[in-house]
Amino acid sequence: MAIRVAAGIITREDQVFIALRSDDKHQGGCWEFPGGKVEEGEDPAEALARELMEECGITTDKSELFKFIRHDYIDKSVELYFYLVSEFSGEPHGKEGQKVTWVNRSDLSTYTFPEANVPIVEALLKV
Ligand SMILES: Nc1nc2c([nH]c(=O)n2[C@@H]2O[C@H](COP(=O)(O)OP(=O)(O)OP(=O)(O)O)[C@@H](O)[C@H]2O)c(=O)[nH]1
Ligand SMILES: [Mg+2]
Repeated sequence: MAIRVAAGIITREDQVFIALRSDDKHQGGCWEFPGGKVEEGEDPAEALARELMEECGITTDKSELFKFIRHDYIDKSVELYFYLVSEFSGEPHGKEGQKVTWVNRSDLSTYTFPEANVPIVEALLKV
């Protein structure tokens, strides 16, 4: 069974906010768009808002679904709902101690993301 995940592409002007997955996590050492598993009784947009508050300390004010991607890793299958987050309150930070950074869209390809994110990064380079 695939796990459902909501992730936020937090944008401000030409920059995107990304976080480093710690080594002990699935796809550890890769950069990610902050987010996490959709819990029972939640829809992906609710999960997104909850996760962005938990992991980055922001309130999501405006988000729209950007892409849905299903990906089979060797060890698990994921269904990822990637949202563009264009308006938010608060200053995103690594609330759980994770390393974070703002990166220019055009520099996204220099960061290593999980395999499932490849089409997302490609699409963001074109926007
Ligand atoms: N958050 C996030 N997860 C991603 C991305 N790309 C991707 O393949 N994933 C995968 O989706 C799953 C998301 O899980 P997560 O570890 O963020 O979930 P979570 O925040 O609920 O964490 P927890 O299990 O530590 O409570 C992981 O298997 C992760 O490897 C991404 O861009 N962002
Ligand atoms: Mg997470």
